[in-house]
Amino acid sequence: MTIKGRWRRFTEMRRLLTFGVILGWRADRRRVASVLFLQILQSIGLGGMIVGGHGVADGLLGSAHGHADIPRAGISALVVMTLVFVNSALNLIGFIHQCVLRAAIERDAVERVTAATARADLLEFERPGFHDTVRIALTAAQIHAPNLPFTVMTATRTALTLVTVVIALIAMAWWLLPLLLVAAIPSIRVALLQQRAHFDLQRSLTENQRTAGYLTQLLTGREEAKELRAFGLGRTFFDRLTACYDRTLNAEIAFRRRFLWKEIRARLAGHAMAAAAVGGLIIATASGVIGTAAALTALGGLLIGVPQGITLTSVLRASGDSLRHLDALRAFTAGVGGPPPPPSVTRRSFDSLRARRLSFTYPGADRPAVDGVSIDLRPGEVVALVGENGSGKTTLTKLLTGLYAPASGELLVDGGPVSAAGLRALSTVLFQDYLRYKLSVAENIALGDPAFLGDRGRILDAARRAGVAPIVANLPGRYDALLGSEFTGGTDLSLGQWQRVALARAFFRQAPLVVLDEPTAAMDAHAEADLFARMRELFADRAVLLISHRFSSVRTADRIHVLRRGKVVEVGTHDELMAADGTYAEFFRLQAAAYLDDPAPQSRSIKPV
Ligand SMILES: Nc1ncnc2c1ncn2[C@@H]1O[C@H](COP(=O)(O)OP(=O)(O)OP(=O)(O)O)[C@@H](O)[C@H]1O
Repeated sequence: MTIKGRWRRFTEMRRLLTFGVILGWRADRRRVASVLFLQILQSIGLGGMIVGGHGVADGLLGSAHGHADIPRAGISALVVMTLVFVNSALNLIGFIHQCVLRAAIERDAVERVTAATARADLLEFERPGFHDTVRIALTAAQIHAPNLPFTVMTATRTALTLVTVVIALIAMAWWLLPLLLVAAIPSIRVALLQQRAHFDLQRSLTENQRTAGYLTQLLTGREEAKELRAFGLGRTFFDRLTACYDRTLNAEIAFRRRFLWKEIRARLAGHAMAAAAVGGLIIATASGVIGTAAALTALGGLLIGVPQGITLTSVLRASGDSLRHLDALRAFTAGVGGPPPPPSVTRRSFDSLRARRLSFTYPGADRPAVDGVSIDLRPGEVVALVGENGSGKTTLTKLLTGLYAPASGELLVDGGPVSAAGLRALSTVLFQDYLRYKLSVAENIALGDPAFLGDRGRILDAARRAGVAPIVANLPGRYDALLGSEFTGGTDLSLGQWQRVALARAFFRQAPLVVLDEPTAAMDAHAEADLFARMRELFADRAVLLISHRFSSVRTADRIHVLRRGKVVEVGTHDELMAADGTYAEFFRLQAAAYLDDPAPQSRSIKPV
């Protein structure tokens, strides 16, 4: 490596170490200072032990007066023993501080990663590389950052110990030093080589590890348990999980093998130098260049110094890996203050939302999911989207609510351009695959607008409108009932009941644009009929965008847009579209026939699956 390259690596290491220290400092600065202070005290204690050891050797060998000085040896031994005890006590206190610091750093670092993830663009979640980055940053936050104090402290203690040994050696036999420094070089080189290679290996295995995490969730999750049993999938996923772990294990074994011989050679070279140093010491003592007591103390220093040197290279090897993880953490969380503020509804009304020639393509897809769509939404109107599976309905709603940015086209509110955040702040959505929060009923509803989490009156009102009140009446704890039976005291709802709770969440958010994606898919006939009968009353002065495969639900809409392969192919009222006798009319008749005694008319466009 060139000098420039070495310098760059050095500055990179320094920058990352600073970042590590900042993480610790932010988490608990007093504890960081205490731990550092304790390390310094321990190193001073070690210096005292070497001096005391010299005193013991001197006293026993009688180097000063020609005869043994037992009181001196005894007092020195007492000093050494006291220092050993004090150092072990300081070590224990330091360890306790470090354990607490570890938990505090993990909390801070995980907060940084989750905040950065929460702020990420929704589209990022469609990219596998983003999930790899999050995984690496999380590993850094949960393992490498919390271990950093231990790594830094071990490195500091080892380095300080080495400095102490070096000082002692300078006093006893200075010429040993160059020998020992040269001895350390091969091991340090191999350690540096290994640290970068190991991080690269881990990065290449990240997707495999994410797959292992997913399979573990399938094998252990509550929601997955029934299907695994019904289809007898336990063995299949178990074998796949084993295969994932085998891949990781084999890669790790191959990596370790690759470096084993390099490391043994480096250690052999280092130990040969250390042996040469001991030989030199014996020769120097025999030829009277140094005294026996000084030689014994230098030997003691060597015995302490060599293992410390080995520890330092191990720390270097492990810390390099950690530092690269921390680099990924730093890059991912750079400039992120905290989680995004909730997009509270800032606008209670609008006159028109117009989308013009909107297009959007998912990353990696070869055709647009939405292709040149124009649509108008106005308060007091219900606009419906229909179309076969995959025709782009859900994607279009994500563009209209600011969750995805269109690749082209424009979105105008009251004639002016509107930002993604602006769209989010004026809309409420009931997704087709809404979330079932393992929280209380009240929270499940109020999460529609977290700024009003404790607003009971509003919760009750949204629950009543969505038909949740009769469900809650039968729950222990009523609105405080915990949903999700994997938690203590938790209970569960049927799918249709969950959908009403999700609908209540959409109601709770008092936004002027309401998007309902298959809002009654799991509801019984009564609940569905009731919702559509009351739709206009429930959303009197709001604009409603409704997606439904049930044509009976959309026939009363003010306008119906029929989508096919991302394009709007028909627009009109139910009567207009029936009169046009196109795709809509065909779909409608097909469904209606299922409720009549007549056989279904032949479909022109739907192919059997
Ligand atoms: N995350 C994604 N990445 C890549 N392609 C996607 C993604 N989500 C959807 N698509 C594709 O985009 C197209 C439109 O999907 P979209 O979910 O908008 O359809 P939809 O009309 O809502 O379908 P459905 O009636 O089944 O809910 C489909 O071809 C689908 O395969």
